[in-house]
Amino acid sequence: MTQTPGPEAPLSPAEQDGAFRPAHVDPLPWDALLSALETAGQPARVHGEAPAAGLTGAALDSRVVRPGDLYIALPGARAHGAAFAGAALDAGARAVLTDAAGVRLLAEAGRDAVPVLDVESVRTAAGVAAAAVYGRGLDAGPRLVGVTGTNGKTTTSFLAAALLEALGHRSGIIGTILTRAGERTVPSTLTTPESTQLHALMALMREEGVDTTVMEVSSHAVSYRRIAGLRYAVAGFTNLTQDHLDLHGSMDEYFAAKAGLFDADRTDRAVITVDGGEGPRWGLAMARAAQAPVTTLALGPAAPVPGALAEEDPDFRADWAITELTPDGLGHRFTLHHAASGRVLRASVGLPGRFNAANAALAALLVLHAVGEDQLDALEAVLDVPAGEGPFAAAVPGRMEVVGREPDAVVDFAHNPDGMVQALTSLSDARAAGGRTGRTLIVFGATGDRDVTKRPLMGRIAVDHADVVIVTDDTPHSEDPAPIRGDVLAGAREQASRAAAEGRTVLVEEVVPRAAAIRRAVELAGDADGILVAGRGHETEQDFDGVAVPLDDRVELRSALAKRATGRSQASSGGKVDPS
Ligand SMILES: CC(=O)N[C@H]1[C@@H](OP(=O)(O)OP(=O)(O)OC[C@H]2O[C@@H](n3ccc(=O)[nH]c3=O)[C@H](O)[C@@H]2O)O[C@H](CO)[C@@H](O)[C@@H]1O[C@H](C)C(=O)N[C@@H](C)C(=O)N[C@H](CCC(=O)O)C(=O)O
Ligand SMILES: Nc1ncnc2c1ncn2[C@@H]1O[C@H](COP(=O)(O)OP(=O)(O)OP(=O)(O)O)[C@@H](O)[C@H]1O
Repeated sequence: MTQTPGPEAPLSPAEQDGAFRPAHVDPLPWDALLSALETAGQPARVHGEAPAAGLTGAALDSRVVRPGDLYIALPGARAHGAAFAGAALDAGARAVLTDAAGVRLLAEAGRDAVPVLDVESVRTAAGVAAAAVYGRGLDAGPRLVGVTGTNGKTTTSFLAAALLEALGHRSGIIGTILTRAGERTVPSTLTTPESTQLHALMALMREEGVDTTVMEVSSHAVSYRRIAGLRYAVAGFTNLTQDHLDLHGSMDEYFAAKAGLFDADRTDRAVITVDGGEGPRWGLAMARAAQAPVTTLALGPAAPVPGALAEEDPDFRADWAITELTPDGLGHRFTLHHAASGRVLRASVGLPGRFNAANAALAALLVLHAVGEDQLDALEAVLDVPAGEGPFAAAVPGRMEVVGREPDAVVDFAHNPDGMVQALTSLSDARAAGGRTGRTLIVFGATGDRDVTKRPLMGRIAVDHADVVIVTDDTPHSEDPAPIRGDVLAGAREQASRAAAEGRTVLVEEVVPRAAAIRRAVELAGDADGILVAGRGHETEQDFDGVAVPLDDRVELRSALAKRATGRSQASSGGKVDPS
């Protein structure tokens, strides 16, 4: 299995914003900015004189402003960006784009002598302005492939980029783990960066000769209009299950945010997985809601809820369907069938879990539509290979990453209810296929400052699918970690009592810090058992109220397993340490 290179050390916001910027920007004349805003339906009222020189960048955070930038002052949930306009101007911003409230704040602060543009929707205008500054006409490239859905965006993006490379394209990636422009890789802090950074990245990708970029699109990115001014050649949908209700309030609102990616003025084509997640309800609804031309994908034997599509809509016929799925090594071989032509596409995916066959099928169809449907033969030539070979053999950092065997030890990024169900069931399925019948142990926690309703649910799911449940901290952000664990434990203990009443014993423990919880799982596990450490995946730090605590689940798990192996060999050699 080829290992995708992992990200380097985290960068500061200014370093990261800087890493996204192109080497060269032709200064944008003031009038050109005004006419771009006008054309996009965001005409600006102008306060003050035009700046003496053109604009060479755009930023919506004062802390990342560079000389020559347009500072975009957004109305935020906690503050109005105009409150930081002074700092932005001191850092060299040449002009400010804001709304009427921002104009008032600038006047109150006595900073209204600078050129200020006042628009109706600052977030929409931010994307338009950044597109103009960084010189992206609609056809300027790179070609964009978007991926959205609750789970599977990162994996699908990595697989699609690997397939593009195998077909001879120069690919870019924008997503949760990293941003890659050709050979240049930068670790990410957001799944989808701000609009100013996205347009800078498009220019950087052009400089790096990237022809196609695969980009994760979070629901935050659609709601906060981070994707304003971008147009996708094709956009894909994986699934929708509970998450981010703190931002969206309800599943209907969450669905509506995701559906925004499939508007006719946003993407040329939509590829919709109709039966991912907890069944076909949201996938079918997405296929119907999409305004762009739709290609549908039915997961068939790779669907998490078998037969649910036929139950939901017996008349539905997908354009493409997974018709065969067979275990192959740790991964699967699958066959994709095209209903209209009868053509089949055979492929092999190395990542464990049926859901990774679903991600791979979506990645194949996204690439097919991006490069042209006449490329089907070329696609099949690189995908129809033995397990462990080809572009879909690529490992994705922290996604079902196998860290050890005996016990099987896997690190995964599952951090919401459906992700946990999928990760736990695929671990036991893969182990059962290999004849391993031991217990399942899980170590996990829930994130602070995010959807609180999923916490007890995750506790219940852990008990339903594991024999030993160790609850610890995920990343608490500004919250007190103990009550977060309390919420998860409440769900876990309640479900453990129910399980006990039915004669199934599940051990539930609370262990902190997270490294100790991982060591505890290794201590409790037998050789035939399986350990899943869920929630943090590729992450290398936990955030405790602004204090970054270094922790990499993969490193901790590997080291606990190595100590256990050393302890055993010492015990079997009568306590003597092998000097080699
Ligand atoms: C909770 C949330 O999503 N907040 C977003 C929101 O911030 P906000 O409204 O609270 O902003 P604020 O603090 O009131 O500040 C207002 C403005 O002043 C600016 N400011 C603030 C302070 C300062 O010193 N200087 C300055 O210029 C801020 O950059 C902002 O533009 O608007 C900001 C500008 O667009 C976003 O950067 C910010 O995303 C923060 C960074 C964030 O962490 N978002 C996460 C939750 C997120 O977007 N996650 C999704 C994926 C999630 C997933 O799938 O798991 C993602 O795409 O990464
Ligand atoms: N198609 C899928 N269906 C359900 N669960 C999945 C799927 N793909 C991945 N997962 C689970 O979700 C976790 C996150 O996967 P991945 O990072 O690919 O998704 P994501 O959408 O990018 O998540 P995030 O936006 O939170 O980074 C995986 O570690 C795995 O447990």
